Amino acid sequence: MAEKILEIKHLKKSFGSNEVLKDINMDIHKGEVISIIGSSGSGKSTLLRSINLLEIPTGGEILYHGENVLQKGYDLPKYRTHLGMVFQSFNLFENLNVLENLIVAQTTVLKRERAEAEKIALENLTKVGMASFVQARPRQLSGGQKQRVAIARALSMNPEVILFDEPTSALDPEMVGEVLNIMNEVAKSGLTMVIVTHEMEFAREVSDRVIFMDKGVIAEEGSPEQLFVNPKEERTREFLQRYLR
Ligand SMILES: Nc1ncnc2c1ncn2[C@@H]1O[C@H](COP(=O)(O)OP(=O)(O)OP(=O)(O)O)[C@@H](O)[C@H]1O
Repeated sequence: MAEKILEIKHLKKSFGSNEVLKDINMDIHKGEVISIIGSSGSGKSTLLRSINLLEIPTGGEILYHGENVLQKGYDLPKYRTHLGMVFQSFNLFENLNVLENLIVAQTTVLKRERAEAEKIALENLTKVGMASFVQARPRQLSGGQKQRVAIARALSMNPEVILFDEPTSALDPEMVGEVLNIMNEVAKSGLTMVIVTHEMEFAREVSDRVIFMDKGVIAEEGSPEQLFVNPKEERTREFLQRYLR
């Protein structure tokens, strides 16, 4: 098995008295593509947001290359630069054109020279088929195009892992395919990916491992074949019956 990038141990997250993550244990290995599926409200987004510390966990540990990022004095801004994030709602800067959307964090956070940042931005926009839109503002783009730009932006930071939080849920159905195709390409390039999705077919095709969350715990995990073809437990079967299209 490849080296572990992240080890999540007994992770907990509550919002007031609402315990959303109860005891999450998972490892993320280099090059792995992990899909997280589960019903609405089961805590999938909270798990992703806790992994990159957009939410601060209320308990447990997150080890990044063996070091607990929740310990006092750990360099959190640096840690976050190693984890890319693609959101359901794109989160592009509306007042910047496409090129600038890809450049700003490279020059400010990674301190890259402008020329280098521009070169990397163009390479990644080419990968997602958006190189001819450098001057466009986000509002001029379709949802699928915006999400492709958001993926290119995440790639431009050379993250070790990209976290995708329901990247196709806000898209019109005809645009889902173009985004999933790009994600498939990214997966094939060997990047480590964790994907919260309701796209079962996609999860089955691209994932090395699928995690099924239910009410704040990992109810089942395994290879797509185990989970989708030969579900071991009644609740997995029930879940898939509800969600498989
Ligand atoms: N910032 C927050 N403040 C308070 N409660 C929150 C916050 N974020 C999430 N929650 C609560 O945590 C629970 C799990 O939400 P979460 O978004 O993680 O679920 P999910 O599995 O991703 O659902 P969906 O598939 O609908 O996106 C919900 O009850 C939600 O109301």
